Amino acid sequence: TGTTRPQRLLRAVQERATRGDSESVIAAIDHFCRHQEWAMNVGDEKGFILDSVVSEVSPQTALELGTYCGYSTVRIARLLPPGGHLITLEFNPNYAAVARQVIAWAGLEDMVQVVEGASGDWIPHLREHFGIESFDFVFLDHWKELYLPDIKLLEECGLLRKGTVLLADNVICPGTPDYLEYVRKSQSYESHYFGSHLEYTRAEDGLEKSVYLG
Ligand SMILES: Cc1cc(C(=O)N2CCN(C)CC2)sc1-c1cc(O)c2nc[nH]c(=O)c2c1
Ligand SMILES: [Mg+2]
Repeated sequence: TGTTRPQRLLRAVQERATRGDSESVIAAIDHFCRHQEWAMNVGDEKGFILDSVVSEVSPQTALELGTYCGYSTVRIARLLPPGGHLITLEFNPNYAAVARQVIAWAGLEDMVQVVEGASGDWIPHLREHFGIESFDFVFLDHWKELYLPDIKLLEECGLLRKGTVLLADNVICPGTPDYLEYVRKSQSYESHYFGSHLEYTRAEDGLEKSVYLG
């Protein structure tokens, strides 16, 4: 028994960050992952790229696939415009439970909905369940094998519109070769690779930004 890594990460947030201060929550998680235990958050280096894309899109409706402990959820939600809303899907109930508390500690619970379950099961029901017409922004950070099937499902469900921006983590490490090939070859996407490093390490990784052209 004992605690899990997400529970230890949450405790670090509650001990080091100021309630309602999202910047201090982000800093506390980065400190924990650099000095205590590595964890699979997008991290500060790729997080800076994520911030710039979110700020550029300024989404009213945003979707995150893969919440984990809520680090990127907080990074995205803190930059949403007034009225903006983020839905984040998480398969693992233990991760979701920790993420809800991290998001609440940052004071962003009113702009975020953490939804538990498999992305493939939920995507066809997002419109009816949450009244979503389409997404302005999608962050893919769940499981490398699901990136491609899930964007095809988003296309089929009409949840992408001309100009929707997709941003995918880990396209080099662990790597999503089938997804990369698809978005880079498809006439329906305009893709760009942002080189960076695997969170908290010197290993190569990066983010792929793909604009849906309809
Ligand atoms: C679990 C894991 C291990 C990695 C690695 O190469 N390691 C060597 C170096 N040491 C230090 C860490 C471990 S990379 C990675 C990972 C990273 C993400 O950002 C992920 N995002 C979403 N979903 C994932 O499954 C996901 C996995
Ligand atoms: Mg990742």
